[in-house]
Amino acid sequence: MSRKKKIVVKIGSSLLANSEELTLRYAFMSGLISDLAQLQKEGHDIILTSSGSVALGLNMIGKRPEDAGILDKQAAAACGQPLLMNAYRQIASEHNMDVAQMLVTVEDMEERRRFLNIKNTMMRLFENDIMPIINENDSVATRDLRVGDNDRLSAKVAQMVEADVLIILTSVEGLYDKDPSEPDAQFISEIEDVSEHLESTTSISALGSGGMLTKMQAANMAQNAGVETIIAEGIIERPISSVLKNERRYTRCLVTGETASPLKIWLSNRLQVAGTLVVSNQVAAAVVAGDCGIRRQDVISIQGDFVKGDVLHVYDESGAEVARGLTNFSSDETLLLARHIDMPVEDVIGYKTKSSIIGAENILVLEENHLPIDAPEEGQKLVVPR
Ligand SMILES: Nc1ncnc2c1ncn2[C@@H]1O[C@H](COP(=O)(O)OP(=O)(O)O)[C@@H](O)[C@H]1O
Ligand SMILES: N[C@@H](CCC(=O)OP(=O)(O)O)C(=O)O
Repeated sequence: MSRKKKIVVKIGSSLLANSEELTLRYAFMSGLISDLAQLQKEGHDIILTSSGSVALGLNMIGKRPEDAGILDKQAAAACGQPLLMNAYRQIASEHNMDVAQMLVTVEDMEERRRFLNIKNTMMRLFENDIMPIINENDSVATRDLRVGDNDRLSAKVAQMVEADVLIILTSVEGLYDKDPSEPDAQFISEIEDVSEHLESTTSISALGSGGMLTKMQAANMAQNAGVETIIAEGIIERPISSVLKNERRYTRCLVTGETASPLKIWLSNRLQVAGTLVVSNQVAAAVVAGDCGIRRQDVISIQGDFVKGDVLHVYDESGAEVARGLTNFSSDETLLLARHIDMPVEDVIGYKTKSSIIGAENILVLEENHLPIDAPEEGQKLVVPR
């Protein structure tokens, strides 16, 4: 490998923990770290997104994976995370490698300033040759506000650091056209449009949380961000360098088309909705055609209690999501502005500022390859109350 690469590696619970005893698979971890340490010595920046805290913590709270509820899992994560990091730190030190822990929530990744702060921290760790090990902060994340699986978290991380490749290691060799337990399942070695494969995946392993579906969603997010994703089996010697040197089979999700700007990529890969705007079908068509912003007279209704800088999802009247963008106003201000379109902005909200709700420079038009989010049904506030 000649060029220095930024490589994001994701390790699933089924690789790190033994499914019966729920104990650490030390030999796997040791082989992985030895491989990563060598790649780091060759000059590559590596980020590890590691699952395993819940699986490794369950024994302490006396639960089996199949009986554990959400609170049990949150408590287990609090117990298992230090075990996981302790093992990583100890093994990494045997390879003269430094590691650091970063626990994040979906809110951290989807609030622009926190996102940039995490990115800056990671860049500083790279400058010091320290490998960040990332996991979702399961003990604090609420049911509604969690990524829920580290596949999509790793895609967000790959997008954040503008990685060259995202490698998801798991318990199977890659994607099959159907559940690999079925005898006629065919292996798929290369995927151009990931969104075509979202349906082929159902079952998950005993400890996994999203199965192949969340891996495909992650690959879709990475693909939109211009990052190639590789899904490969983990229990193998030199699990990462054997992929990079093309020594075995795996599924490669190619990057196709042009890559958008980092802001637009960040807008495309979202899991939560801060607020929504509904616009007429005519306005929606204009937004799709021309990358124009949303003016206050365009707004038919709003949902959610959002603040300036939040991401709004824009729907047409039939409920199809057409665009996403950063709002210049809070929900209260947006409603007031839309209800008083004949008054100057500063007379309505008390200070002078831009007049568009979402500026054209801060809007992303959704294309077919972007995964849409279903419009929330509750709490719609109409601009012209009925
Ligand atoms: N179409 C498919 N191709 C490959 N694996 C699949 C497919 N459908 C379901 N699976 C299952 O997904 C599992 C991997 O996902 P998961 O258990 O969540 O792993 P991890 O813990 O690594 O995230 C495999 O055990 C496999 O049986
Ligand atoms: N944050 C959780 C991981 C959840 C998860 O994505 O698990 P997996 O599907 O095994 O990668 C944990 O550390 O246990």
